[in-house]
Amino acid sequence: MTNNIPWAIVTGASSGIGREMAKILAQKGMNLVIIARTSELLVTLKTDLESFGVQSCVICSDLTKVSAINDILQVLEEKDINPYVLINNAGCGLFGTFAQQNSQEISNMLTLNIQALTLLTHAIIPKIPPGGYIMNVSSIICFQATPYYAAYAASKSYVDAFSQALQYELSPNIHVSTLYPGMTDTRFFETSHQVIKPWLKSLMMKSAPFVAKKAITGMLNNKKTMTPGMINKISSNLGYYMPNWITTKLMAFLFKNR
Ligand SMILES: NC(=O)c1ccc[n+]([C@@H]2O[C@H](COP(=O)([O-])OP(=O)(O)OC[C@H]3O[C@@H](n4cnc5c(N)ncnc54)[C@H](OP(=O)(O)O)[C@@H]3O)[C@@H](O)[C@H]2O)c1
Ligand SMILES: C[C@H](O)[C@H](N)C(=O)O
Repeated sequence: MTNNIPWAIVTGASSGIGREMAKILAQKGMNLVIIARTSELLVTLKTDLESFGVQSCVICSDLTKVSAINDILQVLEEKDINPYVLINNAGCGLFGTFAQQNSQEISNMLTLNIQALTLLTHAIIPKIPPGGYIMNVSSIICFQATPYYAAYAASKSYVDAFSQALQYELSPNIHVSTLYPGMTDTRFFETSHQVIKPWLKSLMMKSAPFVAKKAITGMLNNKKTMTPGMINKISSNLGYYMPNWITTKLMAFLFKNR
């Protein structure tokens, strides 16, 4: 840690929830390693972060590329950064009927949401000191089969299971938290090509700053799970109240574009 100020790594920091989480961590006095593909957005974020008096390190990296993890490790080595926090936030969705989706887009999504998160975590764990934190970003739709987000929701089910197991293995040295956002007002929907039903948006949509604040507060309070928003807490437990065939039909109703 440079002059004893802890460093936090946030992937997917160029926009949305990750950008807001990075800003909150900077306000709390942490240095930031911010990772994404869009350099212009990372550079403006760097300026914002450093206005809080902390250092920041921009790593422009496409996490779906094989070399990404080693490239990140090389930068950390060069700058002598041993992160105290790792937030695996980078992720994307793919909306639509699975059989009609583009196989390369499916592959990229699964590589980002599953492989990159897993391998980056594996590479960074040895660098996190006792008392450090890992947060993995899943989703409230990880808890049940979700037609029209079939592969995406399943990738978030992986994150849920992986993160919960890691929480057990790394406790009490490293605190592992899992974030389950519900619908959040970010670029996610532009990227996933989902058109949201207006009534669903007004009922469910939360802001990225709201989700980020709940996420960071929960993580630093050693919470194992964070599900921002009461409606999301209720809906993420649907599986306890109803059989799978009902929850799957319900999710299809919520997501199918009429
Ligand atoms: N928004 C929601 O409703 C919602 C709900 C539940 C869970 N989530 C999860 O929340 C996380 C953050 O998403 P968001 O809602 O904040 O959406 P977002 O605004 O689209 O942010 C996604 C971030 O990931 C980065 N990213 C995408 N592909 C990448 C790649 N190949 N390599 C490196 N970085 C990449 C993006 O930056 P670049 O494009 O610059 O690379 C961006 O910074 C995701 O894991 C998402 O699945 C979102
Ligand atoms: C798909 C759902 O609306 C939410 N954006 C999610 O990522 O889980």
